[in-house]
Amino acid sequence: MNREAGKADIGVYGLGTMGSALALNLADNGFQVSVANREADWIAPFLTEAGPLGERLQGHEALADFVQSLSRPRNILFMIPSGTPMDVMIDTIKPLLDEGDTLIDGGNADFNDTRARSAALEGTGIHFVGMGVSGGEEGARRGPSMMVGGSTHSWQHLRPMVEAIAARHKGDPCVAHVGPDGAGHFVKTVHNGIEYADMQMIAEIYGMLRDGAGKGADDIGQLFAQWQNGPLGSYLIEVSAAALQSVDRRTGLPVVDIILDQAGQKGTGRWTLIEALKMGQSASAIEAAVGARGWSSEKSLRVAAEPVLTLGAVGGAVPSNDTLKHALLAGRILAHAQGFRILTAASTEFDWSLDLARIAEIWRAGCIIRSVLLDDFAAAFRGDLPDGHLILSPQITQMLQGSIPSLRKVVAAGASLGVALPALSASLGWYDSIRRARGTANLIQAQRDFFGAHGFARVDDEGAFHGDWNMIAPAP
Ligand SMILES: NC(=O)C1=CN([C@@H]2O[C@H](COP(=O)(O)OP(=O)(O)OC[C@H]3O[C@@H](n4cnc5c(N)ncnc54)[C@H](OP(=O)(O)O)[C@@H]3O)[C@@H](O)[C@H]2O)C=CC1
Ligand SMILES: O=C(CO)[C@H](O)[C@H](O)COP(=O)(O)O
Repeated sequence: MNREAGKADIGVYGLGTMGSALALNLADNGFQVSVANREADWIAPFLTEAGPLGERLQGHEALADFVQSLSRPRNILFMIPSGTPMDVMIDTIKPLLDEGDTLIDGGNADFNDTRARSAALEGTGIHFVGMGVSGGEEGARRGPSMMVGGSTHSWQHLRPMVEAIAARHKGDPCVAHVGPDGAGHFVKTVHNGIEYADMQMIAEIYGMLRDGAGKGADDIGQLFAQWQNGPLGSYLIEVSAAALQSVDRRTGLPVVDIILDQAGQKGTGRWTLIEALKMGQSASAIEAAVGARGWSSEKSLRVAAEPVLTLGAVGGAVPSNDTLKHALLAGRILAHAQGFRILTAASTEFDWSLDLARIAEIWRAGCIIRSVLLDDFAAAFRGDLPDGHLILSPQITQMLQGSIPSLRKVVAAGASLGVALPALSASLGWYDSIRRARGTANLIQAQRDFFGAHGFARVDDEGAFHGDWNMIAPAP
């Protein structure tokens, strides 16, 4: 990289959890980094805590000084909340920039906003990058997975830095220029949608073991830890196992037992779903996961309902640990397949030419959904995939053949025992829908034509038809 003398390679604005960690990661990899923050008081403590890395860091309280400290063309990474704060920052910093400079939004932004921001900056000479960053604080500090959307110009300048700080899978940096404008944020949004589904399905298996089998958190955590060494090996199983085995110092109880059962959400799961639905895609496992977080927040309703809605279980046995493991594997495969279908649809809709194999590859390390399965998915996409459908890859169908029977047993047991398994059930429902060459939508079309004259297509002729609905029962 050609850096102007005395200037920094990149500016990081926003010294919260993610911004601080990324700034340190960049400095650790030999880059000169300028930092700034809305509350300037945070800058000095950050530089002090950086220790020896402080030599490669410079802090600036005034935005103009921060901008002036950067080598041109400038790269400025924002790690701030999405939405209005980003718009305000763009408006404020724009007059201080020169042609060729790049603004990078590394937060979890709605890709529609990213597209709008890119379009608004078009013709100004200033480039806008929407970059999805995954891996949480530890990932940001030691190696995140990054999904970059924006111009080739920006990618050329950013590439050496993001490749240096990214997580690596067998030496391959987990970062890619996935497409223009909002592509990076869209891919990160779908990553989070899959994350929601995976987290929910793990929680459902936990529910089966806790509420169906009466097992304690520590036992379940130990079981999950065993699953880590197999096809379920993943960051989310690892953290779930560790969380379940952690003990609250105040009470001596498992930490999970003292946590209120109301899940938060900041929007990415919901956005995945909204965009999927807009494109006519099924994302049933993700929808169930978003819905489950919503229902979890209705605590008072659930407390009131428990003594009233007593028709819960009709009996039955909790399936074996092995069956639960394979059910989770099937659910995970199906949720990923849904996520990749959304990416395929978006690629067509927005003309992005998304490289699904590369996306699977950059999710193999650093990000929250990293798992051994992603290596299989990447290989499947690199191989001979019928029409790009992950679920039809011979390797994946073989895995499903071994695990779908377990998913059926677990979903059936959940229904019988009264244990809620919305995401696992939804993934099975999707599997059973798409594996039928002739589904039941013929009756939906009949109903639509019957009451609304909407017409239908025939299996034996071309064109649009109306039914001869000649069996209307006489009014009573
Ligand atoms: N935490 C995570 O695991 C991940 C977070 N993200 C995304 O990264 C972004 C940052 O998240 P995170 O670091 O966790 O958040 P934090 O809350 O830790 O930090 C937020 C930062 O944004 C600044 N900020 C807040 N409001 C404004 C504003 N109106 N104008 C300018 N700056 C503002 C804060 O400055 P001040 O100190 O002055 O308040 C602070 O520097 C978010 O978009 C988040 O969705 C992405 C991946 C993972
Ligand atoms: O992007 C992330 C991980 O990939 C963030 O941790 C994000 O906050 C997770 O979403 P939510 O807060 O809605 O659970």
